[in-house]
Amino acid sequence: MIRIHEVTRRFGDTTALDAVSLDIAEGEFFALLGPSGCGKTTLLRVLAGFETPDSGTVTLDGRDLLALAPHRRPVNLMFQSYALFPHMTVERNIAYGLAREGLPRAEIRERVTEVLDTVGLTALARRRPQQLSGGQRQRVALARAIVKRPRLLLLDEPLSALDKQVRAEMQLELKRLQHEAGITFLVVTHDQEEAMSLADRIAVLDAGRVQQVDTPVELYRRPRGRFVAGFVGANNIFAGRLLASGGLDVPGVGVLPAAAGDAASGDITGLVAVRPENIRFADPDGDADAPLQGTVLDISFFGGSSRIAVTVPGLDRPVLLTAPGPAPVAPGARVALSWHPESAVLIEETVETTVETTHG
Ligand SMILES: Nc1ncnc2c1ncn2[C@@H]1O[C@H](COP(=O)(O)OP(=O)(O)OP(=O)(O)O)[C@@H](O)[C@H]1O
Repeated sequence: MIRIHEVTRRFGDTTALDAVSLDIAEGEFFALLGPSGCGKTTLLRVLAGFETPDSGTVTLDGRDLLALAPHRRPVNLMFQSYALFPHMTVERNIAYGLAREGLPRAEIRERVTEVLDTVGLTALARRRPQQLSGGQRQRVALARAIVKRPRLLLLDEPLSALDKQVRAEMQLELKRLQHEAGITFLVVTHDQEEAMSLADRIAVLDAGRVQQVDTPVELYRRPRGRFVAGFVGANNIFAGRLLASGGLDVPGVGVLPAAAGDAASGDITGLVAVRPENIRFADPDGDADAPLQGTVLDISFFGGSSRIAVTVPGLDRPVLLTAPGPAPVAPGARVALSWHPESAVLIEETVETTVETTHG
């Protein structure tokens, strides 16, 4: 439905968007995920019409979207701050955009009533924004955006103003609303858990470039490149040589478990990632066979699970692993670690530079 092709936007020396291309399908819940300053808001502003790209095209159903004035685009942007009118009731806040379009009063009333019901605000229709909780204000902002029936709804960090519990509720709510309203949603967030829980597909952005576009599960299972592997969930990244016979040879550490995979036809130099939940403690009596041995540095207890950081000689970062429930070890303990070879995922191949020494 929406096709973004090679969109570039520069501000002085900063390239906010660097040849960004994305296709978003009708009815999709799509997330743009990336750290602060990666260009997410700039892309939303381009789609809404508040920003003009230096180059590139955007089409909606094959028609040039960039040629349309902002108010003529079938696109609505819901701001981070919600931007509600403080002196108007909930009802009038929602009706405002429709009244401006000059719709007949009876139709406005009907659509507002319907949308109040959808977002569960019927009982609060006569209140003003300051008489509402953060979550309720968020619903008003959503109602106001949905009531105009845009083809595409852009949401900029929609849940960032809410506390953790309300956020979890609103995530469910957003998914339900998107489904019911049948509108394509494009949500911007820097929170990878939020993107994973909401979206059908996620585009990961870094420094104005699209790093990967995938479903949440694929993004987690098969991240491409160091950035995505480290940004989407925690990961342990090892640099070494993936051997054709299986195993990852890490200089100064030894050979770690890894399946030969693509390396079967010859060694590959690159980066390999292992998720913390896939690492286990090896049998302490069989220590000699465990590929990694180290000392427990720190333990964080989250209730359902614990994260354990282990210092390993030869690695510049501690290895992270998660264990269900409280950690079975204490800081300072000597431990041995292992994992199934299939848990080691090649995320990046690096071109080898061989230094030749001549003996003369
Ligand atoms: N009007 C502007 N003038 C100059 N630089 C800008 C302007 N708008 C954005 N930038 C720069 O472009 C880059 C991308 O900004 P953008 O707001 O799109 O990032 P973001 O991913 O939305 O970040 P955040 O999550 O912090 O909102 C940043 O380096 C920002 O400083």
